[in-house]
Amino acid sequence: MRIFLIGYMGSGKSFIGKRLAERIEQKFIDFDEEIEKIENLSISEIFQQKGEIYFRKLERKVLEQVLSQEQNAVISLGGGTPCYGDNMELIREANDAVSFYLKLSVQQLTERLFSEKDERPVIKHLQNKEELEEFIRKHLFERGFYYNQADHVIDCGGKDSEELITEITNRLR
Ligand SMILES: Nc1ncnc2c1ncn2[C@@H]1O[C@H](COP(=O)(O)OP(=O)(O)OP(=O)(O)O)[C@@H](O)[C@H]1O
Ligand SMILES: O=C(O)C1=C[C@@H](O)[C@@H](O)[C@H](O)C1
Ligand SMILES: [Mg+2]
Repeated sequence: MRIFLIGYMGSGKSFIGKRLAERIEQKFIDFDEEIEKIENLSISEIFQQKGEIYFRKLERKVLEQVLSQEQNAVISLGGGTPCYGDNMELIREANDAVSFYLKLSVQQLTERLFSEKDERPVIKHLQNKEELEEFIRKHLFERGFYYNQADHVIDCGGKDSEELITEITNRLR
């Protein structure tokens, strides 16, 4: 089975995905890491040197590759992956696949991302916590349309990785 983790930046896709994959003894694929390997550049450098459109095309290519080549894996998508082109349709229609939206509130995401925003090109220009929160509020409103198409919505607020892995594995049964 292909298990897709989707959600906003900072929702824990990479952090939970890696631990979930270890727990259920499946391969782990992180989209951002795959893209960094292909380009031999960090995500920030790709945005800076090649632009966001180039990055989104690469993301789509990785999605097509993963869907055609990986039958069993935990797959952490990029925060924007489901929100471009018909990516979310591909994910929803994939055979033997299940998707989980790792959901956090605007406030929870703001707290988490404030200390980590410089590694994330989409939010690194925001000056302070208030601006970050305002940006996330609008952005999440737009992206929620896609994220909410996941098969399962997991409320991640205040839960550690153990609790979240238990919740996800219970839903897989
Ligand atoms: N359940 C949790 N409890 C506490 N902290 C968490 C939890 N899940 C993730 N974190 C922390 O939140 C931060 C963001 O997590 P992570 O990098 O996995 O997000 P992401 O969804 O992969 O974001 P991006 O889309 O930008 O790659 C990390 O510092 C991580 O350690
Ligand atoms: O939400 C987004 O648009 C992004 C999220 C990250 O996972 C990276 O894919 C990149 O920083 C863009
Ligand atoms: Mg990540």
